[in-house]
Amino acid sequence: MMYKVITMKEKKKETNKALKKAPKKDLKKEQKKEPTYTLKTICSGLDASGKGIVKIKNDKVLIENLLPQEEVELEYTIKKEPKVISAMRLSESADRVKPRCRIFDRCGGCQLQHVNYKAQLEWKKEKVQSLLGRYGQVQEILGMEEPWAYRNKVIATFSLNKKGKVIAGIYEEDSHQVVPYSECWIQDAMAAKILNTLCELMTKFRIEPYDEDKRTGLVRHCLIRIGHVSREVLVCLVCASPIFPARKQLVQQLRGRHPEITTIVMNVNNRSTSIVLGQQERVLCGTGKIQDQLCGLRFSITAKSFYQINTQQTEILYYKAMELANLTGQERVLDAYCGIGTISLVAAQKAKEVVGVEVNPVSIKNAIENARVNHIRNAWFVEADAGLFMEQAAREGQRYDVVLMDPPRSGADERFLKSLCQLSPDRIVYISCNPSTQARDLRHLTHEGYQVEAIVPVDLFPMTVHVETIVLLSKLKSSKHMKLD
Ligand SMILES: C[S@@+](CC[C@H](N)C(=O)[O-])C[C@H]1O[C@@H](n2cnc3c(N)ncnc32)[C@H](O)[C@@H]1O
Repeated sequence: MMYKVITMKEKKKETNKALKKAPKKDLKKEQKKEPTYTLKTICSGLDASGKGIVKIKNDKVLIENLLPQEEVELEYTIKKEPKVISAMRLSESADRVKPRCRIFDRCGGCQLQHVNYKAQLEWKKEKVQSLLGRYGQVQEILGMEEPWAYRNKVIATFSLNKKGKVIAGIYEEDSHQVVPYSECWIQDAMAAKILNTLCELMTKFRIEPYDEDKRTGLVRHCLIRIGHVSREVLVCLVCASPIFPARKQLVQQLRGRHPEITTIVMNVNNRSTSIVLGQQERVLCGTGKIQDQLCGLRFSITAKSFYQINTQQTEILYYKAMELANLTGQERVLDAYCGIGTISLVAAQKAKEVVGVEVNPVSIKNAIENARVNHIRNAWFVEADAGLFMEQAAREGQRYDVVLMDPPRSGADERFLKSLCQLSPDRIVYISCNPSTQARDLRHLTHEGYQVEAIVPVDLFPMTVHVETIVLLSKLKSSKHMKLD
């Protein structure tokens, strides 16, 4: 159960509001139902989602916006388990800062914006230490000097305000209520400017936002990608129908107001789903893709392709991964879950040959083009499920000296891990955005003849609870899995 903490001043305000809203009879009824208790207690830490942990008797209770060492007064009822009615913060942690964002409380995107950045980094390092520490000492986390405005990809949703004007924002947690914003501190500032213009134009041309509950309207989302170095911009309008009245005028005026927009794409998604993009796509202007530079290479990016959202930190992540991979120019390297081939092409400059494997056909197409544009001739890309690919490679007795792997949050599957151990590369560089599934996969690899040599967290997502981790594993010399070649 999760509750929100408030200060004494806020409590008075909220109580007054509640009293105004609820008929007094109901409040009394509610109070009669259950005896309430109060407890002053200290927050012992943050859970994985950034909420403060307190204990009522032996039950763990999560309180939003409460930090470790802060004292809180809880009012609660208890039947089978404690139910907190109110939580009032009595003291303030030295790590607490005033969030820059005005909608921090409602948005939910930046779970740690009320924590100073140094403490955020320490917390993330400890999180990695608690999950992966049994395999070795966790190195210093690589953070950002200026941890703001880093997101190169933005997804907004639309709604109408009381005056009938289109607003852009994000869904409030667990609801279809759009929380509007006109600025976002972690996004590239250009995105909010484009969204503001888009809202104006949608209002002007009477283009209706899609209503998820009523299933009416047209525009569901807008996805914006901005080249961190190139400053090229891709705008993707996700619509519930392919019929888009006033499309031409909208595109023309949006581009007129934002000449930095390189391409505009319309994506059709008429399914009842939380997945943003549908299958069907139509380029309304430009080429449907933008270019950006990463680690000195050029990459083509489309609406659908995977591209790390923090370009600056991705360079730090990739360079660290390369340092750990220790390539000499002689190695045959496999880049599993390669996306648009970013790590593969960086590695190709230091290896004899690189094979990239990826399940998304659009990303594979991008990866092949990226190799061509960068004149890299020792990288090949295969569209396949990484587990199936590995199984076949193991069956055929293929040899890879180094395997780089960067799976989605769910981690690698058993088929992949089993075949990886059969392939028996000298080194594995495992990059992950989810240390929990990484810990699970490391258990498998360390049981099957690998040892962890280094664990390096990288902060790709400042202000949020997320952390990226690189783990280097090497094959144990005495391993029964060692290949005799
Ligand atoms: C975390 S991203 C990493 C991409 C890339 N390494 C990068 O840094 O940009 C994970 C990638 O794995 C791909 N993927 C997911 N499941 C897969 C599977 N079963 N087999 C192959 N690729 C998969 C996704 O499409 C995505 O591009």
